[in-house]
Amino acid sequence: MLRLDDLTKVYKVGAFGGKTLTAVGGVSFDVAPGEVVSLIGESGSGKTTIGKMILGLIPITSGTITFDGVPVKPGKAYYRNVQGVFQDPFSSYNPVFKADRVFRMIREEYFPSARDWDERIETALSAVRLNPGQVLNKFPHQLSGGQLQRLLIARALLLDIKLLVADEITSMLDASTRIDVLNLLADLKARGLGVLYITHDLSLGNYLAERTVVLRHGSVVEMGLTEKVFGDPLHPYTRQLLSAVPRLRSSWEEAAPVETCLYHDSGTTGRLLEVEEGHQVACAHLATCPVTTG
Ligand SMILES: Nc1ncnc2c1ncn2[C@@H]1O[C@H](COP(=O)(O)OP(=O)(O)OP(=O)(O)O)[C@@H](O)[C@H]1O
Repeated sequence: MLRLDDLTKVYKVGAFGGKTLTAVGGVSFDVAPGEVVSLIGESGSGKTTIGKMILGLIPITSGTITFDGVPVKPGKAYYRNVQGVFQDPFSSYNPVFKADRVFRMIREEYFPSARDWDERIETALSAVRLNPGQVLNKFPHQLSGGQLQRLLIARALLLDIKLLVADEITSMLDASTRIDVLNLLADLKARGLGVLYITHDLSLGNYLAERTVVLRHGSVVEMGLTEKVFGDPLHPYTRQLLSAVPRLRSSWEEAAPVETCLYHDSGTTGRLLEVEEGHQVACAHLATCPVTTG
């Protein structure tokens, strides 16, 4: 369904844009229908930049994104299939207007003459387990973060989308609402929705995703079936991420120092090495690796 090939994003930075920063470098992975792929990595690793490129919110520097085999062209037809929901539900609403105004744009753009509009809204709201009486005709401040986030997912569902880019959508929610939204995503996945679940929280990625992509400094360091990446992490960075989770008191470096890379001297060519079926790992020393820098 969605495929990223050698996707790269270079930002212009510095006072006059004279310097460059490679936020995403040569990233390739795919998301199939009904599959949740989690994209994990620490802050600044390039996760949101990838989400924005998929959603056509920023231009790609190089590489390609295809949807159902066709290069992505942001526009009405694409957004009918692919939508995004972001971290802060409050910022997606204008506090002056009622929250259900977010549905109006979808109606004007895609269903101007729909006679069954109210029914469609009810179906979308019930899919996200919202009671119309509790959320329609309310201002954003009268709704909880979880309700606002669900409204945004319902808005995406009105289009009967195939792929949802969910960027840190639970990070501003309390623990019980977070589980509710995760279970909702699991339901939607069971109905065939593909989800790119962007998070820096490993436990959430583990909970939901069939496959996991670990990003570091804009490059994929490990990816594969979630049970393999979490159960048998091979890249030192993945191990560092995983071992840091339960040890809140230890510093990041203490958690698990980056060690010698098993693949550094392997002599195998290619950026990611397939170590077993569905499990790929990069060299730990990407910048200097004779394998990955050719
Ligand atoms: N518009 C921009 N111009 C210049 N640099 C940017 C821009 N947007 C992001 N960056 C930089 O690109 C890198 C990746 O940022 P990005 O927001 O994609 O990371 P992230 O993994 O999503 O982080 P977080 O988890 O904190 O949201 C960072 O170094 C960031 O400072």
